[in-house]
This record gives sequence, C-alpha cells and structure tokens, in this order.
Amino acid sequence: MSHATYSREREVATEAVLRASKLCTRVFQNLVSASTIEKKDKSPVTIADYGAQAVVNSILHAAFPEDPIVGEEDSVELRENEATLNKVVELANSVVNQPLTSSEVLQAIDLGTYAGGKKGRFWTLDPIDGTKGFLRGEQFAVCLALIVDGQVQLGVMGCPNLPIQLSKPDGERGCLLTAVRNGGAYQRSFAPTSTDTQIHVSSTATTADTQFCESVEAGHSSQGDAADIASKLGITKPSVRMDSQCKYAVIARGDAGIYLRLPVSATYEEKIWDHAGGALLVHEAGGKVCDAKGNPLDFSVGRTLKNNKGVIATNGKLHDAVMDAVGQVLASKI
Ligand SMILES: Nc1ncnc2c1ncn2[C@@H]1O[C@H](COP(=O)(O)O)[C@@H](O)[C@H]1OP(=O)(O)O
Ligand SMILES: [Mg+2]
Ligand SMILES: [Mg+2]
Ligand SMILES: [Mg+2]
Repeated sequence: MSHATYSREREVATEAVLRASKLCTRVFQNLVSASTIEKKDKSPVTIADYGAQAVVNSILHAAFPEDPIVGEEDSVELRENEATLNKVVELANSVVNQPLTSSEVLQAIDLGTYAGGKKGRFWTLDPIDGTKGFLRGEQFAVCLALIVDGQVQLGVMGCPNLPIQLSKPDGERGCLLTAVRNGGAYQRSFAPTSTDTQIHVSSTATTADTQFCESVEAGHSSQGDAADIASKLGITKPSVRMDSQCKYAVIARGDAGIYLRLPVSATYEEKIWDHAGGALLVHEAGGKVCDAKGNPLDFSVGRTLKNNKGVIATNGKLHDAVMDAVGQVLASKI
C-alpha cells in the first residue's frame, strides 16, 4: 500500500517536541519546589506552557510557513505580565538555536489560534498536556499532531517522566513516541543516539487479566462508571492512574489493555490537542480508539471533538467486550 511517509514533518516535529520537553524539565527542576506545590502555585506550569508553545510553533513555522496551528495557549494574559514574559523568553532561548525577542515569542505563541476544520492540513499542539501531573512531578506530555483533511496523519509525543519500561520505574525515563498513519508506532528515549523501536499493543484477549488505566483527576473521567465497567469485565486489579496522553502511550506499548475516559458532564467538549497524537499512536500500534458510543473520534469539526463524548482506547482484541460493558453501564447516561 502506498502512503505518505511525512518524513520531513516527522523530523521537524521530533526536533520541536524534544526541545520543548527539555524546556519543561528545566522549568520543573528550577521553578517547582515543595513550597510551590504546597501553595498550589501554578506559575511554573504557566511559564512552561507558554515557553513550550513558543518553541514548537517557531520551529514549525520556520519549516512550514504555510501550515496553520491549533494550539492550546494564546498570549492574551502573558502580554499583561512582563516578569512572566521575561522568564518565558529566557527559557525558550535556552533551548532554541536562533534567539527570539519578546515580541517574536508572543507572535509564535499566537500562531496557535487556528480554528481547525475539515479542509487542508494543520498542526495541533498541547505544549503541556497534564499540567497537574507536571506540578506533581508525575506524568505529562508535549503533544504534537498533523491533521490533513480531518484525519490525523502524524503524532509525536514527548513524555519526559515516562519510564522506558513501565515495569522498571527506577530505570531510564523520557520517551519520544511517534506514529505515522499506515506507518506504525515507535518509541525511542530522549538520548540523542537513541533510535526508534516499533511498539505494539498487548495481545491479551481476556478482560480479567487486563490492566486498565484512567485519569488521576476524578473531574476528567467518571471513575464510578469506570469501576462498574471494570467489575462487569471481571477486572479485579486496581486501575493505573496517570495524567495526560501518556495513557495512550502505555496502551500503545502494551503496558495496559484498556483506557477509559468516561463523560463527566453534558457540556465538556474534549479538545483535539488532547487526543490527536495519542489516538493515532494506539491505532498504529494495533489498537482501537472510539468514543463512549463507539463512534470514531472526529477531528474535522474545529478545535474540539464536539461530535464525541468520552474516549475508549483498547488493544483491539478486547474492544468489543469493553464496548459491551460501556454500553450497559452508560446506557441511560449518554
Ligand atoms: N473538565 C475536564 N474534563 C476533561 N478534561 C479536562 C478537563 N479540564 C481540563 N482537562 C484536560 O484534560 C487533560 C488531562 O487529562 P488527564 O486527566 O487525562 O490527565 C488535559 O488536557 C487537561 O488540560 P491541560 O492540558 O491544561 O492539562
Ligand atoms: Mg491537555
Ligand atoms: Mg495543556
Ligand atoms: Mg491547560
């Protein structure tokens, strides 16, 4: 089968995500302390969010000046706060080759205001997915994807705190995950000499043996419904709770077989940057992703997944059994 390999896009996206990941780790090491955590001070993650978006957008824009970007952040509040802006500029310049001025940083951030849609190609960026995980020193991800005519074609995700092997939490951390449509899913470490290894979902066909994962945050997914679904599936092990799109990564690598993100409110619309790269990773690793009703995720309707409610990702073999249980538990709710 012939298909686009997006090799140049992949190379540029990898470079951008690695540099932004480095920036995030630097912010965590220098600005997050016991006292910021105790005070629930969000300023470090705000600085990292803006810095990572400025770095990724400026690298993308230099390579593909015609490509629009749907990014999570904009510069409106940053323009009001000179001290924060100075820190963002300094950090961004610590990871890029060509130094940026303050106004270039602001402009780069605002390249992310595109509305999305079903025609043409655009990038979507979550500079830090899992802000709460970032502040806790747990999982977060820099997530970049390329969408063409409403379909995700390339996903590149940097997970600075994710162990290369989940079973070795004290081993090497920092994973770069890449998927190209019809081209497979891959992982490498952040080490410059590291090379891609193809990854696959788990081959488990028995729900009772499966590890399932869900959000840390009760406000992002209905954990009561997830527990009911797990019990219907005969799963007795507690869920693995993890922030961010790292959950898609662990499904794609076969560490877990089921990711449940169940609707918590009638009004919340999931954002495309929270799912585009992760969903392609699972698909290309041999798994399946859909919403709580079994519909495919629709990335062609703007900045949100307004045609979908919730997200279910599995290793594929378990998909029908999981969707059966989801249907029973959510029958009266969605
Ligand atoms: N009410 C909400 N429901 C679902 N997801 C949310 C909600 N509020 C924020 N998010 C986003 O969910 C993602 C994290 O989810 P998870 O619980 O899987 O870690 C993040 O993208 C977070 O934004 P952000 O990118 O600003 O952290
Ligand atoms: Mg996010
Ligand atoms: Mg974010
Ligand atoms: Mg946010």
